[in-house]
Amino acid sequence: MEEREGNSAAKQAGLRLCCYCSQRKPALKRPKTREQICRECFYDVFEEEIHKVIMDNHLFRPGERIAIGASGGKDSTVLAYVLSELNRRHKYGLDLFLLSIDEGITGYRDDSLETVKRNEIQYGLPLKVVSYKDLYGWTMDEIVKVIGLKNNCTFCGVFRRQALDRGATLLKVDKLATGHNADDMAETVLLNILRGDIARLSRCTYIVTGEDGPIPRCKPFKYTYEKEIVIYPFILEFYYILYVSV
Ligand SMILES: Nc1ncnc2c1ncn2[C@@H]1O[C@H](COP(=O)(O)OP(=O)(O)OP(=O)(O)O)[C@@H](O)[C@H]1O
Repeated sequence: MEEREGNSAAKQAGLRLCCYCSQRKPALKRPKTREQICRECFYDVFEEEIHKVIMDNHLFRPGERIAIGASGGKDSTVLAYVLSELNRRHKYGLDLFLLSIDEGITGYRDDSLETVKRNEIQYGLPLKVVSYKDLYGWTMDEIVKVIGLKNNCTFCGVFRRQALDRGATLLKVDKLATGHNADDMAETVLLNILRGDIARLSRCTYIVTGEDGPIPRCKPFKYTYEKEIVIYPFILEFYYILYVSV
């Protein structure tokens, strides 16, 4: 009762309150819903929405071994943290692993691999690094020297896809989870429209793909906005724990 009076007093005084808890001051406007929300509620809502996506889509089964494609970028770094938290909190019963592909791009992947190595220790998740050099005998730097800068993204993309499958097979996992988010989904849809690729357009937004291939892949962040993935570590005030060495 006192609390409600406090809330209406706050409203009368023109102070906005978080639209989830109606108690605390909002810390941000949620990019996904434009709602005013406090830190604590953002943290809860962000994680529980991902939990709901996992449950509604039956992404994992108890006892499964799951590799998280860990590039050291923001999406997969946050994914590794959130999945390990949800696995513990909701007792999914998963064995989680970090799987990184080292394309051999000096000044780029070598830096982000350092982030993944830190995550291995911080989250206590075993890490497997698979390199293009070991798999194909070439680093991306060496490939670029031969083919030039044009079209090298196509090579890299095809090699990475296969390298992720090979790494996942080595880890004997049941599924690979990647950090693809809602913005990536939108980009892929637009790209396939522009290319007129109707076949891909119909399947590019599936949350689970490759069920007929060696390792199925899933996207727990399919409905998560990129902006919220960027905000999340700041709101938790663990940005430095996630990305910066101590
Ligand atoms: N080198 C890699 N090793 C392992 N997984 C990778 C690698 N590159 C990409 N992935 C996986 O594919 C997802 C999408 O990759 P993309 O290259 O589109 O990067 P992104 O959208 O910037 O994601 P991130 O912020 O995680 O790097 C990543 O979130 C990650 O799960």
